Amino acid sequence: MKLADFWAQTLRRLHTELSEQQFKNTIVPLTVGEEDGAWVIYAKNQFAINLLRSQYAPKLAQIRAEIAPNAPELLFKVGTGTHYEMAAESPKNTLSGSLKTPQNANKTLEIETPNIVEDQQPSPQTHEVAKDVSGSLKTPATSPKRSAQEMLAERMKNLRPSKKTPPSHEENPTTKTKVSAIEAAKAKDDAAQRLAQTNLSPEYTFDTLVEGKGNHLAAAVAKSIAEKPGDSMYNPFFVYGSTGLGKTHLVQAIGNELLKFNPKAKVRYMHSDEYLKTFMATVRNKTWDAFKQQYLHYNLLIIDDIQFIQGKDRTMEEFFFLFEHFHSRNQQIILTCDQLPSSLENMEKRLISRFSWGMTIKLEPPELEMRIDILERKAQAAGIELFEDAALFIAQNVKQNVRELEGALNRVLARCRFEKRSTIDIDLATDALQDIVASNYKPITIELIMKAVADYHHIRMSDLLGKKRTRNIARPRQMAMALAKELTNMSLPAIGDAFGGRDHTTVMHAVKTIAQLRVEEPELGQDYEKLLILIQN
Ligand SMILES: Nc1ncnc2c1ncn2[C@@H]1O[C@H](COP(=O)(O)OP(=O)(O)OP(=O)(O)O)[C@@H](O)[C@H]1O
Repeated sequence: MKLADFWAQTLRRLHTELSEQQFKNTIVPLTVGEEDGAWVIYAKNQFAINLLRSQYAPKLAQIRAEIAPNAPELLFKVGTGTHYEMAAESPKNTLSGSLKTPQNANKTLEIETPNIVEDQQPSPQTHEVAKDVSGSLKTPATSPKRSAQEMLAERMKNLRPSKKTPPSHEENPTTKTKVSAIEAAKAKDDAAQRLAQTNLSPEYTFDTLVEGKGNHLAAAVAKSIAEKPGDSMYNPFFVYGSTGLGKTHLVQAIGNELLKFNPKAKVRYMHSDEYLKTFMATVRNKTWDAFKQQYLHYNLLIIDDIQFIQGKDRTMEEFFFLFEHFHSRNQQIILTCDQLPSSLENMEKRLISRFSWGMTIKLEPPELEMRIDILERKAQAAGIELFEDAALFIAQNVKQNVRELEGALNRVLARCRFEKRSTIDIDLATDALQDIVASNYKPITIELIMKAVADYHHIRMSDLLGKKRTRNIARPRQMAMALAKELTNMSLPAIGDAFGGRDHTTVMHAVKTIAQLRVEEPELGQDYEKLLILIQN
């Protein structure tokens, strides 16, 4: 098969399998060409290449294996090759793909498309919850010794099908018509007033909380608590993790969700600073009754950053009694903290032990997919289209926490608005975040590649340079050589030199072997892709 035919068919496949936006922004700009017997897919910059490798390489490899199993190796490079354009879709759902090349603009290739079927898979979030849940349901429901995780799993099965479904009486048109405009306005005012008393931010909801590996379990527990606060299994709910990972958002979402279904619930969110200040004022003014009145009647009390009461003896003591009061009456208490209870060195021991009575969960930094998801959701909320390669670029450069990610996106959004644009592409993102990129820039050296490969395969770097030819050493060595060829500008002899003075033909052989094995052995192919991403990040 010729490269032109392969690419035309590949475009057709991708057009049916990807979203319109992905196809238009990521695939259409690609060009192809041949170099030293290999087929090369060219993209305009390194980030587009990274995107191809991380998101599309397996699909491209699959298409190649299906339609051109004997085709040469497929490489990704920055550069420009031949651009093949697809003609518009014909009315009978047929793509009359006109393959226009600069040299051969009149050559037209007819391409038929299969019927386009909407992808109706469940959302990844729903799927992941279900997976966790079924994975942990090992004990029959009647067993008295179920773990918290198992009970959570069961609870999850009974969760409302959709957060967006309002209670049926709200949907009932008869009831609705009975509510006069004045009553409705009053109810709205009351609700707004009640919300103000809770101190909750209305935008911190489960709808706006993006879920990923880092917060999946915490979100499941949080939803469960919103449905049934005070359950001893989750009382207290202690959420900890580094700054900016979404602790406040998550715990406030519980309060907002509870109020959505039970507007009369007594909910209060406060930062531990506020608790401290109120307590000090109480001591000064001796207004103990008012203090107790203020706190003790809540169904749900959320205290953020509890670490700040450490070392304050009287506050801790009073908080101990508050805690006992809540816990013994099944009133829900939720605490956030920057560390595990047992690491709180200046916290009273009896408090530390009580913090662990219910459910303690750590929030982890968001993984790449979650960061991309957060960026896309926030850009969409701002009414701006964020191209995939731009999202990947931002997500790869801002990794630590969601607050910084938001900050970076806000800078890009500000530039976008300033330039009166409605879309963010990679060039705009790169330009707006130049300083972040410069501080993250790490050149890819052959040492970096060797270290990554050695760590990945649990061998020593010296093994890669040495003479051992056992398979567990020889394969990683060949892989490191192939990666060096792909990720650096080094010549074959220079790579050979760096690997203990080997000949350039050895490197060439390694590159060819790995290219072939990537097609024949999917596991090795995946290892290679993972290493590519690891090294570039
Ligand atoms: N999973 C998420 N989905 C959407 N937005 C998130 C998520 N996690 C965090 N955010 C957003 O990131 C910002 C910081 O989150 P938040 O204030 O909840 O972090 P935190 O862990 O409480 O930080 P700190 O410990 O510094 O108080 C908020 O604007 C929040 O909405």
